[in-house]
Amino acid sequence: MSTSSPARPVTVTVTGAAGQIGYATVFRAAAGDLLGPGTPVRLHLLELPQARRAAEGTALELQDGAFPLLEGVEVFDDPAAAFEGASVGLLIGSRPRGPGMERADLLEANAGIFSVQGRAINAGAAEDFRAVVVGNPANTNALIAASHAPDVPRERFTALTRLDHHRAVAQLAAATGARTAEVDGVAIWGNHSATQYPDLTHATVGGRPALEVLAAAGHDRDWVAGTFIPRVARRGAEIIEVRGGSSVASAAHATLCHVRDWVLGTPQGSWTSMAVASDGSYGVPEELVSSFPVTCRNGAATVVPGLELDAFSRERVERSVQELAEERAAVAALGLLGPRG
Ligand SMILES: NC(=O)c1ccc[n+]([C@@H]2O[C@H](COP(=O)([O-])OP(=O)(O)OC[C@H]3O[C@@H](n4cnc5c(N)ncnc54)[C@H](O)[C@@H]3O)[C@@H](O)[C@H]2O)c1
Ligand SMILES: O=C(O)C[C@H](O)C(=O)O
Repeated sequence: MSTSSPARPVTVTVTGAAGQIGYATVFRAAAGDLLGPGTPVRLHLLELPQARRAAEGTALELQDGAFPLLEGVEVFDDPAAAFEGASVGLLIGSRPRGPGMERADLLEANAGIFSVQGRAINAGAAEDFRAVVVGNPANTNALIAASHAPDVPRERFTALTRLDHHRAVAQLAAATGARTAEVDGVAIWGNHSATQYPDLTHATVGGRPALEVLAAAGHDRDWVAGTFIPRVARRGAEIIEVRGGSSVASAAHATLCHVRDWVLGTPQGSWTSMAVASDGSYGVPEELVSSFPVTCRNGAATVVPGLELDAFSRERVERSVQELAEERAAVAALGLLGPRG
């Protein structure tokens, strides 16, 4: 019998817990896919009052999973109570876009949610609180939440571009006939939107430069610009069109990977993509939450320094960052930015 004391449970608040991504996330979080097999979790499920009953049903099912790592589940419709004592926030709850909608259409509809939650986090979350925003437009929603939580370091509010990263890895593997495990060094820059820049210029396939491997497979730089980049950047819309609804299980998987790597670290010698509060690297203004290649150590994400960006890459990054600046200006004009601005 082990004599070591059990690890302290971590409180994880999941917003939109009765929604599709929430439902696909919480069972895996309870099974250890979020914080690893050594960390017990206590789940706080936050929903709108009208969906509270459905979240209570999810809580019943979580109980029925008899997960050894699950220390408890509570259901809330009050953000202040739901974030009390939370160390991790999975900010999923918001309206998804439907066929024909662009993410910008969601800006006003969803922005209000994140100001309220930012204030609740500021008031009651644990000192080590960190959040990933999944609800779209994710980067700007993270910015809004951070602006309303001036006592929480801004780098603790991130947004999900790990799904885009996975999409880029998978498309590169498919185009070169490689396994996804052979792909490394892909990066997503900018906004989680159609302007994002999935960058292959530092990527490798089986240890060889990806652009060389692609060229050998008959795919030149025009293919990258004209086929690969739009395929990845518009994959969300493709899923909506083909499935009849936005991505769910792949988004849940990416959310779990994002937090797990952030907390437990990225593999040695490798990076991932996360939307983080800019530190000014690569000319991205500090007041924006933008996707970058990052490494994670000791619970902190650091933008990979010193990557060479060619003229094409610079133009693509700037275009997406410009969109982020426009989104920020739009929410500022709506009065949705908090005291941190
Ligand atoms: N960043 C990404 O890669 C990515 C990928 C896929 C989907 N998304 C986004 O994730 C979000 C959720 O998608 P979904 O498919 O789960 O949607 P869904 O409609 O199935 O679920 C959303 C849930 O959020 C709840 N909700 C709404 N406002 C809330 C609030 N203020 N507090 C708590 N809960 C609230 C709703 O009641 C609903 O149950 C959407 O905005 C979607 O666009 C992002
Ligand atoms: O594109 C969407 O609206 C859903 C999601 O952000 C996605 O990328 O699948």
